[in-house]
Amino acid sequence: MSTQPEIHNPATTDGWHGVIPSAQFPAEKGRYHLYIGLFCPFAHRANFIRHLKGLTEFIDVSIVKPYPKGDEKGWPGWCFPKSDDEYPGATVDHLFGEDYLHKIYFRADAEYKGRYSVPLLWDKKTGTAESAELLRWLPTAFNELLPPSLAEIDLYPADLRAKIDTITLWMQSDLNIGVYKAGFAPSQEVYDKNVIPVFGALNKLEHIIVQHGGPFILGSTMTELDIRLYATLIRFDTVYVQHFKCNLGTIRHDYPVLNNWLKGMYWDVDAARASTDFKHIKENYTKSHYDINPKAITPMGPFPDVEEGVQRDWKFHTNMDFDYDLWKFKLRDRGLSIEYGNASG
Ligand SMILES: N[C@@H](CCC(=O)N[C@@H](CS)C(=O)NCC(=O)O)C(=O)O
Repeated sequence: MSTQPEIHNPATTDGWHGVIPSAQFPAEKGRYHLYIGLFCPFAHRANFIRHLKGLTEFIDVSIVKPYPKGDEKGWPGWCFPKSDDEYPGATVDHLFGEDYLHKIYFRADAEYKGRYSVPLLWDKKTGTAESAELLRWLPTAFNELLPPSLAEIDLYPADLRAKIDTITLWMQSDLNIGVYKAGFAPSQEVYDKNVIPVFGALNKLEHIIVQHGGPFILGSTMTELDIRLYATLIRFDTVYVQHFKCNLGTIRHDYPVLNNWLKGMYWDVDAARASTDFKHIKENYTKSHYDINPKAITPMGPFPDVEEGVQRDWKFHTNMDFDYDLWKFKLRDRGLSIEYGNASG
């Protein structure tokens, strides 16, 4: 019997659990193809890493259109443009010339029962697809083929792992997914319950960045936390505030530290800017969520998408007498009882 772990259980909703590099999936230039949407924060994580680690030469991409997403029920999901000129930044399916993304899932498993989501990594040699969390292993997957300057970029350094794991737990549930829980809430009660932890998590992060002295969340080293947070916060003022009704505050007006962190990521980290497309982001949410925004009108603002003027002297922030309680009071003034999130850490 094979000792290989199950890659994907056919005819199920199960994703693919392979990891590069491994015996089955070695690191090879040109072997893997990444399907993404520039709008999606989860695909954004993978594309950010692709740029940061110089993997654009190793993994080519096809990029779905931000909208429409299938019919009014979203079926059958994301599609490719007919030509690379149809929607700037979106591409045809470079591998198979398919019209819809779900057809790629069915190429891997004709009985596939799961979601048709981006990101999706395709292995050209085995004809297998991958749709699980890439963030943990993609940053190191091709290290053996990279020059030292890129191989040594370590987003999950041993001395910071405990902190990264603790923060990831509540940040993912309260903020990265939290905005979706608030935005897709089917009732007032569900919305009320879910919007509070979003701001609890922002409050905690505001404090954590000050404690560690910037410019990254845990100090001088960029970690995978910065990539997780970037993919969410670059969409926050632009989309989540109005479209997902996460409007207890904005990053630019209520979170000076997070705003400076965000500006630093956008203007100083090439991979962040190169992987960000505001047109795709804004038009996807506002033109593909038919139930939330039936007229599909995309708001013009905010302007600018991200502010300029990074304060690179972080002493400016760390010397600020940070009033932790201020954040509590601000929200209490609005009749809300909110501490620093509803999770540990
Ligand atoms: N398993 C994926 C899920 C990513 C995901 O939820 N992508 C959304 C776009 S932001 C999607 O493609 N949804 C399509 C669908 O579920 O029909 C991950 O976390 O990497």
